[in-house]
Amino acid sequence: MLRTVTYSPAYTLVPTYECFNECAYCNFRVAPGQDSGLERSEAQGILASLSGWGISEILILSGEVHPASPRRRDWLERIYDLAQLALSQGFLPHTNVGPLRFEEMACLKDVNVSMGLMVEQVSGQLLETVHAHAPSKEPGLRLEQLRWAGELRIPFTTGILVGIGETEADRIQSLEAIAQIHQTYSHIQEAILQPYSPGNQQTSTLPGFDLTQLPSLVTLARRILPPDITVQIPPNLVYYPDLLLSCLEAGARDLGGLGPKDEVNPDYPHPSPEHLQQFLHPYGWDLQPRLPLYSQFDSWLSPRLKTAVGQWREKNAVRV
Ligand SMILES: O=c1nc2n(C[C@H](O)[C@H](O)[C@H](O)CO)c3cc(O)ccc3cc-2c(=O)[nH]1
Ligand SMILES: C[C@H]1O[C@@H](n2cnc3c(N)ncnc32)[C@H](O)[C@@H]1O
Ligand code: MET
Ligand code: SF4
Repeated sequence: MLRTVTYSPAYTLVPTYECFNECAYCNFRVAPGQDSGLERSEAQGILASLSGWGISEILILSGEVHPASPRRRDWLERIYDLAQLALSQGFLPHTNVGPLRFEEMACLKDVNVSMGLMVEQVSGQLLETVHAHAPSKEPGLRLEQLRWAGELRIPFTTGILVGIGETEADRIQSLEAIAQIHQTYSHIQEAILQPYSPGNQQTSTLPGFDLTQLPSLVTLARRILPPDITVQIPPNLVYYPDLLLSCLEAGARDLGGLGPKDEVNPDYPHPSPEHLQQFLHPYGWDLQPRLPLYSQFDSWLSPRLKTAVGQWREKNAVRV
């Protein structure tokens, strides 16, 4: 009997790489003023070229403009526009652009089938190290985002970043915080266990998460998180085949968005779904595409989003 593991056929649009935070582990950001941003026409061209390839998710991932900046409004509008554009071309947007004001989140809900924000770690200690210049990584602020998403009934993706100087106790606390918020709202569809992976740009000299610890972290997460939250691991960052299999054995059931480029970790290309399926199948795993919205949340959507999702569900039903 085959066991199922899922992934989301995805393409990432980046409204801007500029970010007022300076997370020491980041390989994505450029300094404010250094990026003119993705133009609407450019995005339109990209989206047009994607149709027909089975890509369902448009992941909108961005650097951040300070909440008090006069440029914040434009920034949000651009994000909204991109999601709207993706939706109008039949794609399903998932936005993760850092912490938002309640009204900003409510506004983006209209054009996203799900949204996301990593907790990173709840330890305040990291505000003195990797997050010393990253006000958006204040743990209280991020947990509040998870609660707001719940209040707004937004299906949500979160997770923890590991290997950034946190302790085992910090990891447990972070996972417990996610589990606790989910208890109130039941809105978290998946939790990503993201191993910090060094690239060419980060300022941190940390060595990167010791991947041999990942299977036991999956076991820990599986023990702490309620069963309706799927555990996701990124296969491009877990590049040893044995370790990937051990993570699945330990309870990971999703491999996240797979596309031509991992914008966050550009030095670690995503494996192709075909290649992964070829490797996993002999070990009793069946790799299946999924949408950026887990089906138990379909009823939370506005009529417009429900129609967009419905079209994909039908298409997938015909495929199998
Ligand atoms: O390709 C990537 N996709 C990332 N994704 C995309 C994710 O794999 C999928 O978009 C979700 O599983 C929804 O389908 C994130 C989504 C979030 O909500 C929060 C964090 C991430 C982080 C990454 C990432 O580092 N690289
Ligand atoms: C979008 C998410 O990507 C993660 N992130 C940021 N930089 C790195 C890195 N070098 N390695 C792995 N994950 C990273 C953070 O958890 C962020 O919230
Ligand atoms: C490369 S990170 C992208 C999302 C956002 N800036 C965050 O850190 O939460
Ligand atoms: S991880 Fe996100 S918040 Fe931190 S510097 Fe990079 S883009 Fe900005």
